[in-house]
Amino acid sequence: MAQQPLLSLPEFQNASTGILVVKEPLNFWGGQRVKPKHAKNVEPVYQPSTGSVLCDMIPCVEEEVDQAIKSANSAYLQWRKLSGMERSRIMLEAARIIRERRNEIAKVEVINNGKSITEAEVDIDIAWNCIEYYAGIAPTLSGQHIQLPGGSFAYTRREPLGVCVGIGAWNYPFQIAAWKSAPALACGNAMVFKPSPMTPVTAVILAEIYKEAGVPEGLFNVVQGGAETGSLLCHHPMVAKVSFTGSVPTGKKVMEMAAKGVKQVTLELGGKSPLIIFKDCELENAIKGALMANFLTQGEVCCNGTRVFVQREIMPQFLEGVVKRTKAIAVGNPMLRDTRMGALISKPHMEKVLGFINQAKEQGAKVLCGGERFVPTDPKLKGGYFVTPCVLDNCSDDMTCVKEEIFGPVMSVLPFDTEEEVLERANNTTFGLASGVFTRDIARAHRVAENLQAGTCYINNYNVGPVEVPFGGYKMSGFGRENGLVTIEYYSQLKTVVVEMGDVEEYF
Ligand SMILES: NC(=O)c1ccc[n+]([C@@H]2O[C@H](COP(=O)([O-])OP(=O)(O)OC[C@H]3O[C@@H](n4cnc5c(N)ncnc54)[C@H](O)[C@@H]3O)[C@@H](O)[C@H]2O)c1
Ligand SMILES: C[N+](C)(C)CCCC=O
Repeated sequence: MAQQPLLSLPEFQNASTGILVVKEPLNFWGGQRVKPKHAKNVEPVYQPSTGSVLCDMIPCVEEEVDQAIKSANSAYLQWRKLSGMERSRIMLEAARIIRERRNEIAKVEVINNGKSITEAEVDIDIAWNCIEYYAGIAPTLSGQHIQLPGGSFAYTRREPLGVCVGIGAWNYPFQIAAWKSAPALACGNAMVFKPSPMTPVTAVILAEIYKEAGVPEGLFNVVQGGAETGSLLCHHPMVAKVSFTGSVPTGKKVMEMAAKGVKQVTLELGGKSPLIIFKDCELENAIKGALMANFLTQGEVCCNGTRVFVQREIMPQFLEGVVKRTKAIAVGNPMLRDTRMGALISKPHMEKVLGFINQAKEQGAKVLCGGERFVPTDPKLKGGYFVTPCVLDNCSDDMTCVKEEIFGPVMSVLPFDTEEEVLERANNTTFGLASGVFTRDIARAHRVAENLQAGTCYINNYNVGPVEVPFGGYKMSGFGRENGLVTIEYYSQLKTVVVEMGDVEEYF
């Protein structure tokens, strides 16, 4: 019997109330949802805003990973033969379906991740934009013709890599799946995607949508699991590439595993990015920018500008404005349109974030606002993992809160005096994902952008993410890029064909 799409099932119709229990299988290969073979190492998946159980995460074992990869490989053999125009049409249809179902998918994302509905809707918009963008590029992929002596010539073919693996983090579950699959599919590859074990639900919706749009069965597959399933994927001999989003320690392991099979790797890792605010900035914009740099998705954003360097002369006005706006952030039920900050991903993560704040206090930082567990009055949300957004003053570069990625709603503010000094301090980190500068001095803005060691520098804004623009890290924040034209390089390879038009020269 044909399966109903996940979103049309009765339990999903309750999603708008924030109450959902998912019982359907969350694996997907061979063009359908697949029931787990074993029920070993089952982990509960929580709804961050209520603390209740959303579903079970049942990790795929070796045999299942193998089935998913073989399914991907057979789809790849068909998909790679299609013209760019044919691939593009199917991808455009997938983007259209996502756009049509945007509100429902966003609700499920809210329930599984805890972020506010307004943000989740933007995430889904970015996802379909990304698929649309790479659908537009698919027909343009081409090689080069190179004239050689005597009428001979060579040409290059831009070919796919084969079966690519995507491994995702929990902060942007649907968007990460789209950022990885869209360029992969545009180039003619197939993908096996493993979402984070904490956010297993929406990737399978993407798989259903690709199928509905007309991709060959097996082209985009989902396997559930954690480290063990992830390492089975990285070691599998039929896998050509691994694109990983997650922490630095896991990224290193992924790189090591991929190295054994000489597989290509993209690593999108963590950060501790600097945001530099000069005294000549437009202050209200800088304050709004600092909030954008710290409090989207409860601060669980890899590229957040969590080290906010403020030129000493404007520190009092900056702090006054930033605290006023931070205190006004509506924390609570993420399903409500007015909410601007939802719940952190899990209880242990919430405790870790609160631990960082306590440690900051012990090390001499001053909490200007927030930094506490928040319990909403709605009884349904009493078990949720809410933390009020926190601004830390009196920080210094050697404090843990300034050096380590907290991945929560915690902004550390640091004074500086000169451009030279702040650049040296801003770059004094092993990370290099993003950075930002607020100034009205155009020459200074570009000079600072040139000298910051980071994959992105925002001038007079922060955390905007158009899909046309490459995104990725310097230093230990990773390598390779997502989004933008350049990502085609990371999902394709060049074949050179050399054509002799005359006779083979006699040499032996
Ligand atoms: N640069 C980016 O684009 C970006 C985006 C989002 C998140 N992040 C980073 O991700 C981190 C938070 O995400 P997280 O807690 O899910 O990270 P994580 O490293 O714990 O897990 C990421 C993924 O790797 C999988 N995994 C864990 N061990 C593995 C192993 N041995 N082999 C293969 N896969 C394995 C996990 O199951 C998960 O799917 C933060 O550091 C954040 O900065 C980076
Ligand atoms: C906020 N952006 C710019 C969309 C980036 C999200 C990806 C990182 O966690």
